[in-house]
Order: sequence, then C-alpha cells, then structure tokens
Amino acid sequence: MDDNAEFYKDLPKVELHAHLNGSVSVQTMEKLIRRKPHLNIEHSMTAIGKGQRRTLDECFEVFKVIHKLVDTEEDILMVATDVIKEFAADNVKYLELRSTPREENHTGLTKKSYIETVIEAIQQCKNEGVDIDVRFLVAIDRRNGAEVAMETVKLAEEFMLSSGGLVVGIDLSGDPTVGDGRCLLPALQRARNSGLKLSLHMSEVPSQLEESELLLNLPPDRIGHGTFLHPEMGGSQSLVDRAVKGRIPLEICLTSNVKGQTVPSYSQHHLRYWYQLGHPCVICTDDKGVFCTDLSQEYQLAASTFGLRPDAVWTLSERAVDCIFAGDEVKQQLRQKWTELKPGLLQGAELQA
Ligand SMILES: CNc1ncnc2c1ncn2[C@@H]1O[C@H](COP(=O)(O)O)[C@@H](O)[C@H]1O
Ligand SMILES: [Zn+2]
Repeated sequence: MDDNAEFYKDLPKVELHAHLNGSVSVQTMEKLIRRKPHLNIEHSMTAIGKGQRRTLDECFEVFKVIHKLVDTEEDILMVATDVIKEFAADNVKYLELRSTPREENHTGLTKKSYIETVIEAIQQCKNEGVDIDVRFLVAIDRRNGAEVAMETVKLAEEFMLSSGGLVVGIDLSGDPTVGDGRCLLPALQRARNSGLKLSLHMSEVPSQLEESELLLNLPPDRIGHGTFLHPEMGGSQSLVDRAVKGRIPLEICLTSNVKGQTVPSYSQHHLRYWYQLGHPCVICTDDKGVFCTDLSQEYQLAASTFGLRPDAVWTLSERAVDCIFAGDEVKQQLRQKWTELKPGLLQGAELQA
C-alpha cells in the first residue's frame, strides 16, 4: 500500500500550515532566479533536497535568500498564484496560506500592498476557476517584537473586514530561538478579541515551557508543531492537559521537523504521541518548497511511518475539515465534497492494501 502514491494524490486534502515563501516550487524559483540574475542565487541555496538535513538556523538562512528573490508586488503575485495552483494540482481542496507582510524600500513594497497582492492572487485563482478554497493568515515574525506585532494585527483587522472573508487569522512564526513570546501577548490578545483566529508556532524547540504556557492561556485556535509540549520531550503534563481539554488541533509537519532536525527521525515524531491520544492532528507541509515535499507525500509518510490503513488516512484528511478557520458554511461544503469522493477512492485503495 505504501507504494500506492496515487491514493494519496487523489485523496482530497486540507492544508492549514503553509508559509508562502517557504512553499515556492523549483519551477517558480527558476523564474525568480531568471528575473534577478545579479543576485547570483542558485537552487541549492533555496531548498533542502532528499536525504539532506539542516539545522533550524540554516533553514532560516534559506528564507533570507528567498526573501531577496521575492521583493516586488509582481514577484508576490506570481509566487502566490503558482503556490495556490500547485496545491490545487495536489488535490488540496481548502488551503490556508500564511505570510509575513514585508516592506522593501527599494521596490516600493509596503506591508499593505503585500497583503493586497496575496489577496489579488487568491481572487485571480478563484476567477480562473481553480478548484480550491484559499484563505489567508497574516503572519507575525516573533523576531520583530511587540510593536510590529501590534501593527500587523491592526492591518489584519482591516483586511478581515475588507477582504470578503479571505483574511481569517493570525500566525505567529519566525525563528523560535529568537525573541520572547511574552511581549507579543497583548497583540495576540487583541487579535483574538477582534475575531481573528490564532495559529501559533509553539514549542518547536526545547525550553519554551513558560512561553508555551502563556500562549496556551490565550488560548490559540491551533498549535503549529508543538514538538516539545509533551513530557517525554521535556514538556509537561499540564501543557498536554490544556491542549487536550481545549481540543486545540496540532498542525503536524513531518518532513519539516526531520529535515530541520528538531525531531531525530520519522518514527520518533510526536505525531505518534498525539495520535494515540485521539487528539486532533492535521497533516501539513510547512514549507513545501524549502523541504521539497507536497501534502500527498506528507500523508503517505504518516501512513508508512505509523502503519495507517487507507480508512485511517481518509479519516485524518476528513477530520482536518473540522479544524479550518473559515465558517460553518465552508465546512459543510467541504464535508459534502469528501462524502461524494469517499466511495470511489476508498474502495480502490482497500483493494490494493
Ligand atoms: C521550519 N519551521 C519554521 N518555524 C518558524 N517559522 C517558520 C518556519 N518555516 C517558515 N517560517 C516563517 O515563514 C517565513 C517564510 O514565509 P513568509 O515570508 O512569511 O511567506 C520565515 O521567514 C519564518 O518567519
Ligand atoms: Zn511553520
């Protein structure tokens, strides 16, 4: 069954943890490099290939290189439309993209026009009839501190009201070894009060117990990674209890965690712990471009690592619908889609299993 790549590809999927600039494919990267030959950037600097590992620090160096290549509205429009179409081609039916608005003085890019451009890309894909529902989370880079975080939340609030439901929440991300989550609490609290949903990277590295506790108090609507939350990883039972009690879904990014070396191997991934608890876990890519993966491969990896049969894989993708930030109407539409597709897909897969 593990060789049955087609099943994973055909499986309708929900992607909830995808950083825009980490999701840029080789094909799009080629176009960007051609646009900016003077930067002397090579492919090996923008992606981590099969079997390769990097430290998390090195991963963040990769993002800096990509940011040099993506610094105009034109670049963002191309990157966002390409990324959306690639997810759609992988049978992702609902996608929440996240990205950190940047300003670039030399190109005239502003944080506002950055968000506008991503929204334009989403709308263009919709108008072209691309079969995917896309929403946007405005990202806070923890490295930039409290003031920028607050400014980002205010921008997100504006766009939540003006984007016709496309901007649905806030992401907290960035190098987990830099900055203090504590000072970001007022901004995150404000976002929550104004109706923005919160997806927060938490305990991606060890020794963030105190910060994780404070963030869990908000509480977030979803947790990114949560690698070191549970006691076997140096976390604590009270953190686990809190996540379990609130049924706060975990966004699980297998390849990202192993290639970034926060998890030593797939079989030791914390998905095992949380899945066994029956806790909501959503399989995601994180940075499909940087880590050279796609969502189908991530599902296949989860299945082969943890011995999941096709019906269990189906249930994983179906339950992901419960965790989206868009409203009940969208959830109903997606559930309908899953119900229609189920018989054809599962019968074939069970026969091959
Ligand atoms: C590998 N694990 C990770 N942990 C934390 N933050 C990450 C991340 N992967 C990506 N990002 C965040 O996403 C940005 C790139 O996309 P955007 O420019 O926002 O579209 C990175 O600069 C970082 O802030
Ligand atoms: Zn992430």
